[in-house]
Amino acid sequence: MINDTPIIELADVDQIYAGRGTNVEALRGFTLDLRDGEVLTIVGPSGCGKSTLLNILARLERPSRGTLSFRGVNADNSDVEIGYVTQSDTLFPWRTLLGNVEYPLEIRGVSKDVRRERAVSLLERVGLKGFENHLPSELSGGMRQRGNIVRALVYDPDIVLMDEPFGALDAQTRLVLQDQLQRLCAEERKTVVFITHDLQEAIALGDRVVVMTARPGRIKVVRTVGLERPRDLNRIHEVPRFQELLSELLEALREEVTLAGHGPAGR
Ligand SMILES: Nc1ncnc2c1ncn2[C@@H]1O[C@H](COP(=O)(O)OP(=O)(O)OP(=O)(O)O)[C@@H](O)[C@H]1O
Repeated sequence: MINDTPIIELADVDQIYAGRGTNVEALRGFTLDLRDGEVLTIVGPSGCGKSTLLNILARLERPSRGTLSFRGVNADNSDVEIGYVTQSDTLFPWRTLLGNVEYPLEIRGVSKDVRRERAVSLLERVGLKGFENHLPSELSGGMRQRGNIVRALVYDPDIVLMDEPFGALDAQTRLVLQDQLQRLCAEERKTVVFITHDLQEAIALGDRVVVMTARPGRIKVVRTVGLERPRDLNRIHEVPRFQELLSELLEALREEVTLAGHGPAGR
């Protein structure tokens, strides 16, 4: 029997932060379902509540109102495992790359042989074979970010949250990592929520793309990309569906960026 229960269900979520004198309304009435294995990408103006949304999904914050469920179970009682990758470098500087990637398995009590095999295999799949014993300081930014990604996948989480993971990388490195990520997530059938400032990246990687409004963040537009994954990221810009979505969503994003008072979106 096919299980139709969404893996993630956000229903009418508000997030309000109490400030000095005034409250900050970060999210308003945010409702969203994700299916198992789906890659959802999210773009929106700066400060519209994207990281807030991920923090709620990661259960680092509780929403002020509304509910979050995983596979039909309230998030408070759910045992889903969640991996979280941020833009900043979070590898432990005193551990080797392999030691970093093994760490989540180590704290879960996985035996040394099993964790080593899994970590080595993942590192190899993102082109880091031969760098296992390097310290983070001996690796490039792109290598470190690959390390962060495989560390988030090593314990086989049900859901992977990514907050602008490639934001700090140069265009060429970014393309390589986007490709490795899409292959890895397809092979491991991961459900992914991926935040980016780059609309082209959002369309290239997502099954669905959400454009958020200026704060308080709501869903302005959600579109199904409708292209098979994994995709040829070198050529996706030539695909008519990509171009069509890009022009529609760019317009939607520009409106919100202008409302947020940050000038027109560049791309
Ligand atoms: N812990 C907090 N306490 C008070 N205000 C907060 C807190 N976290 C976020 N905010 C505010 O909520 C709003 C949304 O912030 P958030 O970081 O989620 O936006 P964002 O879309 O991720 O921004 P960016 O794209 O610039 O990273 C902002 O106005 C921010 O100042």
